[in-house]
Amino acid sequence: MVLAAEKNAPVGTAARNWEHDPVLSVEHLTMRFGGLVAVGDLSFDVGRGDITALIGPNGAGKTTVFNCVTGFYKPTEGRIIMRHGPGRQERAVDAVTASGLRWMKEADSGVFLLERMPDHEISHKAKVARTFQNIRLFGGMTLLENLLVAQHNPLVVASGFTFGGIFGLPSYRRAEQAAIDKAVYWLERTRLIDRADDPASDLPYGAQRRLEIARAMCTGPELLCLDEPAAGLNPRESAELNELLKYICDEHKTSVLLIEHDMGVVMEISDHIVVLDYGVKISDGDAETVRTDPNVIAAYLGVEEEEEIDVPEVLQDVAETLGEAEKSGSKPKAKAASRSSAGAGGRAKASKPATGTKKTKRTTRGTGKGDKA
Ligand SMILES: Nc1ncnc2c1ncn2[C@@H]1O[C@H](COP(=O)(O)OP(=O)(O)OP(=O)(O)O)[C@@H](O)[C@H]1O
Repeated sequence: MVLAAEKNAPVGTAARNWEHDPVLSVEHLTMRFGGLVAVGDLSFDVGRGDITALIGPNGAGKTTVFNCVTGFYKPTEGRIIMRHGPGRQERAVDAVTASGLRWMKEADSGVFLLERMPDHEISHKAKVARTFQNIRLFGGMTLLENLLVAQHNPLVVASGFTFGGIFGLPSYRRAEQAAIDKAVYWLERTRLIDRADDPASDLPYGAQRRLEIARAMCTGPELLCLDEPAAGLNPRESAELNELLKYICDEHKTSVLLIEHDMGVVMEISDHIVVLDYGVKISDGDAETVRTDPNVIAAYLGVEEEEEIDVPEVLQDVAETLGEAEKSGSKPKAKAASRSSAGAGGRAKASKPATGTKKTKRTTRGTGKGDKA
């Protein structure tokens, strides 16, 4: 097996695809929701053929970045460049930027400015596919139908936008068979072929996650964005997911950008990790660089922030709350509990070790989150 760090490495150097061959570049991205800066002046690259992980504590801005990349949000500021074909293609990028166009395509290459494009063009033209933190399948449709719906665009074109399909023209029948073949291929790859005719909602959770990935792959993406693909999976399912993602990268040359809290998954499969905290990049590099970065450790443990609370103060709050509750004969309310859970971060899944530190961080982020994609 090819080690992640060796993949595509020029002889004698470590592989850093994101530096010399980025499929995606996020440049000075800012996303504001009213007064809240969810992402502030963020820049990073995603290497072609790499698995890149976007990590950070809860509320760090990861999903907001995904929503900007996939067109669910229009960024307040910044440029998001998607590239087909090798290299940075700087002249093409400058030309599209200056022209006011959304994209420019040549034979095997293309440059797409995603912040200018509506979401359907981002998936169809720029070939960026995504899955969601909350699974979004068509529950009443079979697995096969879910994968055919994902191939709606080529089928509509092949049908001549209606009549070819109605009259069953040979070109449409060929396109339809190709769509079925592709769906069957991905059902096999995701080990779901035996359930092809079952409704998607009948699948167990882990299988639904695989079906989402299969559906995204049916669109033939250059970049696959996965929002917490390992959430809710057991260790065996997580290991299978790792294999599937490596397969997608190695065999299909699809680049993967994933948000993930499961550090086992992230550290094992990622070529490149970008760490956010409070919408700002705090670390960027390979797994070893990030794992040992003091900024990352501090962010995950919730220390060294501008606003801190003393543990004795929290304990006093607890004592007061319990005292009040005893007097009134009621159950203690969550006043102190909520404070202390905020202090524990309320943020990352990475467990906070029981340290003897005197201070603990208070999470002060806005909570006015709207519907989360
Ligand atoms: N549509 C929205 N309207 C207002 N605020 C929002 C919106 N979407 C996100 N936010 C805020 O932006 C910040 C970043 O949220 P985001 O969901 O991007 O973080 P995250 O890193 O993905 O968190 P998690 O790991 O919990 O999914 C949070 O403070 C959140 O409340």
